[in-house]
Amino acid sequence: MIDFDGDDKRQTFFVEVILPLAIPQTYTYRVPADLNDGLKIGKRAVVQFGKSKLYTAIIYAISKQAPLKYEAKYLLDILDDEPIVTETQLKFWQWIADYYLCTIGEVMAAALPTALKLASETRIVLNIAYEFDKGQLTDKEFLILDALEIRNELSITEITKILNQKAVFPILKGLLEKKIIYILEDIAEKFVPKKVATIRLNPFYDDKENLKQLFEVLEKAPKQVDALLSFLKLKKEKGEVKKNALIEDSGVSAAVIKTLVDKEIFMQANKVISRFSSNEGIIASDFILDQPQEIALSEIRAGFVDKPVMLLHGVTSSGKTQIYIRLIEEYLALDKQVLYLLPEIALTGQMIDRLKVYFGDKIIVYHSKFNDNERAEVWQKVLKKEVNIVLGARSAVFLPFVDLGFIIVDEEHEASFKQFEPSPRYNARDLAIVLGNLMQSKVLLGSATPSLETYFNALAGKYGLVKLSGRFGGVKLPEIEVVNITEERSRKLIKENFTSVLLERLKQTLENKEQAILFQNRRGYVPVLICQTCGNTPKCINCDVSLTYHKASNKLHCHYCGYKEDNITECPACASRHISYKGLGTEKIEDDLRVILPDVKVARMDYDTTRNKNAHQIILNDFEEKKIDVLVGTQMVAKGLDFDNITLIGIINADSIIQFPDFRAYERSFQLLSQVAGRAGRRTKQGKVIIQTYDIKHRVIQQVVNNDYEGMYREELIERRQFKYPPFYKMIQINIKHKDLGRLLTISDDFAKNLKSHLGEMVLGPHSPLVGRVRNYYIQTITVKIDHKHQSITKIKNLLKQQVRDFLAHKNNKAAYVIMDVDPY
Ligand SMILES: Nc1ncnc2c1ncn2[C@@H]1O[C@H](COP(=O)(O)OP(=O)(O)OP(=O)(O)O)[C@@H](O)[C@H]1O
Ligand SMILES: [Zn+2]
Repeated sequence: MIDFDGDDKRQTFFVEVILPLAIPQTYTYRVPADLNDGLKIGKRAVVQFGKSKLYTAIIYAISKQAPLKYEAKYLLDILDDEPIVTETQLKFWQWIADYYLCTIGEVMAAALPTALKLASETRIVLNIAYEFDKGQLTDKEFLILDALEIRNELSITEITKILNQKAVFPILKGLLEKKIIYILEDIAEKFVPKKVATIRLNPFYDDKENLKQLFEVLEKAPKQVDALLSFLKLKKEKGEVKKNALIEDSGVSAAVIKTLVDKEIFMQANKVISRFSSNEGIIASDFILDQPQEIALSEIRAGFVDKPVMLLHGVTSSGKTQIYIRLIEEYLALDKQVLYLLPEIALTGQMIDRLKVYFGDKIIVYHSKFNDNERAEVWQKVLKKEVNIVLGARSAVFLPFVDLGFIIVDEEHEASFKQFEPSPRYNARDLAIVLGNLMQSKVLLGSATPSLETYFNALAGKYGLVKLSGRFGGVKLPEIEVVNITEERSRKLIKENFTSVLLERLKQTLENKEQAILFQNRRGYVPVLICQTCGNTPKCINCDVSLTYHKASNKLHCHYCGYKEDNITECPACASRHISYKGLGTEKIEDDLRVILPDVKVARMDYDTTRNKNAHQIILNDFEEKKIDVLVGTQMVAKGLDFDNITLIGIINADSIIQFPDFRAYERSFQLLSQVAGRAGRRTKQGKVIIQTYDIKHRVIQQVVNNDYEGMYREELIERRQFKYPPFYKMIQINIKHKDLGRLLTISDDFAKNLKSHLGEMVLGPHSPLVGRVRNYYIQTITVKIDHKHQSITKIKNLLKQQVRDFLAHKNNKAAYVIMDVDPY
């Protein structure tokens, strides 16, 4: 902090600021004397950068020293009364930039909600839902709103022109805070709470006489009478009547109900409900941990005395969540903040309902699909400590906690904690540990199938380790049966892709009125079309991948860039009409099942069926309400689902997961198969899992069957050491992209040669990745493997940064892109 005593007020100050851009360094601006008083690290300053663009930047440092190499411009304004970023966060950002080889500006861009980092290009819209008194607005605010009413949306540059002044940010900040305007985002999918239709009787008929007359009037419409009788019955039994329940109980159609609504006899309302409104599946707040949970809890507590990070390795459905709840309560009692990270946005919806029962308004959700004003609001609440618990997906690690006591990383092994695009390419689990370290908070990693790295660290004593080896309530882990596809095929027992074993079991499950999940890790109908005459396969025009046939659209889709074209009946290369299909997607399984078991209610959950708002929730809801018997899906069905009526899991083809060409394939397959299997038989009955495969003896399959995590861990570790992979070696991947393949090959070769001259054998490549061209850019990958016990990572990273900078500065490489990915996974 600066000492403003004496003459300081008239002194000249300079601030070093972070701009939300991928520029390599911070910039220094000169502070107009009248803003000296407001200077503080972590506040936003409005600055001009480049020719005419305005940005909000974060003040990173304050000094009396003018920059040496350039003349500092004046900063234009300071936006905040109090810092919106803490000094600990700034340290955290710097750490991320150094570790992940990106700029601190990129970290800022990822961390701050858009509403807090206004820039010239930011687009503003009017909040139509907001009613305000125009008389209360200033002239300038009025001008902006007037223009917005005509134009719908405006960029900040346009607003600058309308007001004919540069200083518009403070005005916009005020309007944003008053929720009169919004930031326009391109995220189409917003978080919307789940609603359910309820029916009430027009209060007019509360009067007995009126009701009696109503029945007389309706005499000629027996269905309407049925609906009315049913309504009265349900009302008496349940208090509140849901439209669905009414339709089911009365046996009338939705049209009949609509008629009654139109006649103003019934009144329909859409009520916002939580997913578990029935309280089914939620245990009361005074729940008691069973003995194994109790022991695990005290081991975690004891572990935290001298270990900041603990791993809770508990089998699926062992009751890890209830242990988290107990621990959260303890940190709340100490008035600390808690961060609860989940790997997927879709899971936050389910978990929040579960946690609200215990924590009510003390808990809040945060993730990137929230609208931006809401995110900015959560930011402020966390900063002011108005909220104690945040449940969020990976971006929640960036929130400005002030007094963080405890972090939970649930399903810590999940690959979705890693951000791939854009930079910073961070892993939120790893960042949680760094943040915990900076804030002196305890970190609990939880998983039924920990990542190899985490388990390695736990066994090495770096993290504490606590185990829960049985399911809650003594329910047995599901029984896993492996079925040999080859054998069933030779005995002609297979129908489409269902072995007789799976079909038999499926029928039995349905007879028992229980539910099943069928898992296949590819979407679409069939992934590959091959011409039997010439061997040609339709490929994407932008990417080096074959197109997947989707029956619903009758088109061929690219899963990398979204390109679509009409399905073919003859080969575009040789005009042959003999096209054969290879591979198998979720869409086909759903289709086949409908043919084989026509009465069964099937639904599908994959990327294609969950693109719309709330689609994910709606499917899960229907499944929970037993409107669906069988759910077919990709990995989306593997995660976190906790339903009591699922007794059968079918894995259609395990080989397609195991054969994936990646050093993590076995680890990932073990995790995925165990997690999918873990959805079965969670509450009372033991579940059954059927794995179909060509390779019944495969070691991963055997390890899954025997629930042998340790075995998988030991064998994998041997290979990782031998072939120089994590956790023994650190990996940094350098992807070079160019539209011209010839150029790319030359320049990436040169780049690698240069690197090798410094780092020798550590450098591998260049080579083409699995998909060598995406969206018209060819890609070459160079991998650096670092023996971090014996080599300085910092030195190597600095060298890489320098090499990339030199490379990009070269005139021949102007059209190339270089992406560095640390811990690429
Ligand atoms: N102490 C308890 N009292 C009552 N019910 C409990 C208790 N602990 C767990 N359960 C119930 O057991 C089931 C499994 O618990 P939970 O979902 O916490 O398991 P988990 O270990 O997180 O599983 P997964 O790793 O598969 O997500 C849940 O339905 C939960 O409500
Ligand atoms: Zn494509």
